[in-house]
Amino acid sequence: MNERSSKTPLLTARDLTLRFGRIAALDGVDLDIHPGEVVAIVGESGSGKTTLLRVLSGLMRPDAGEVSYLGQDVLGMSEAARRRLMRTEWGFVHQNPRDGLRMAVSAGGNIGERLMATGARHYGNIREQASHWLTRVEIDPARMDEVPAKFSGGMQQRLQIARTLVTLPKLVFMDEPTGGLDVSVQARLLDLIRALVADLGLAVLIVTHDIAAARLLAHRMLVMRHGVVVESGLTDRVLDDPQHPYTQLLVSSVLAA
Ligand SMILES: Nc1ncnc2c1ncn2[C@@H]1O[C@H](COP(=O)(O)OP(=O)(O)OP(=O)(O)O)[C@@H](O)[C@H]1O
Repeated sequence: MNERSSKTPLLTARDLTLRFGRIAALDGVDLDIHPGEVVAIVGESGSGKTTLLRVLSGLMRPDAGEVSYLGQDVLGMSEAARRRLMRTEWGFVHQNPRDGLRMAVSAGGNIGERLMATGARHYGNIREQASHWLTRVEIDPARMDEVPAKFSGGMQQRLQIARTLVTLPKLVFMDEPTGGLDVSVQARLLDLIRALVADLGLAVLIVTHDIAAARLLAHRMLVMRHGVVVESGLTDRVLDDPQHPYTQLLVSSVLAA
């Protein structure tokens, strides 16, 4: 048992079930994530990964099951309480930066706005923090007053990460954060995410199609198929010694590519 698994989990989910008509998007999913742990959710398109992330973060209600964050019932929480968590202790990095940024607001404003939502008021301090976070995500702070629409896709994604991390969340949900970017841009972004996550001791639940990204970032992996977690375990174990035939297929198709 590693050090992480001996601590109280941050987030637990039990027996999550959600159907869309005849499709079981989630079918009896259990999950725990501990402080500082990175867990990747992998699986083919339509396997239920995004639905799981949305249910865990309280964006979508399951038909049945339980989600608990530090002992609080996430599904029973008021919308105001869930939004408060999302502005402070939780973060969500969307695949499309437009879903996580305000495109008409300056880069510094995007970061400052989230800080202000946690009570920061001092203009000088907010600008200083924005400058610090732009630097951490490798954006020249001299571009603080530009709107994100002027940035490349990779920069927009790095800005979304800065905006998310400025409140030092405990738990960050990431939905295909490198999807849709050029391969070289993806590699740089993955390195940046890995460094920030380790440095800040963040717990991250990351949905990805990309097995190599999961290998690089995640301590543990969940493999989903048709709404079911068919295999889970330490990343190296799952990828080097996959037990379920579907995981074996997934791993061999990456090796053959
Ligand atoms: N709002 C919805 N209405 C109807 N069906 C839905 C809805 N959202 C998801 N589904 C279906 O539920 C299943 C799981 O979808 P989900 O988006 O969670 O999969 P995914 O693994 O994230 O796929 P992708 O990698 O393509 O994003 C799919 O069959 C999808 O078509």
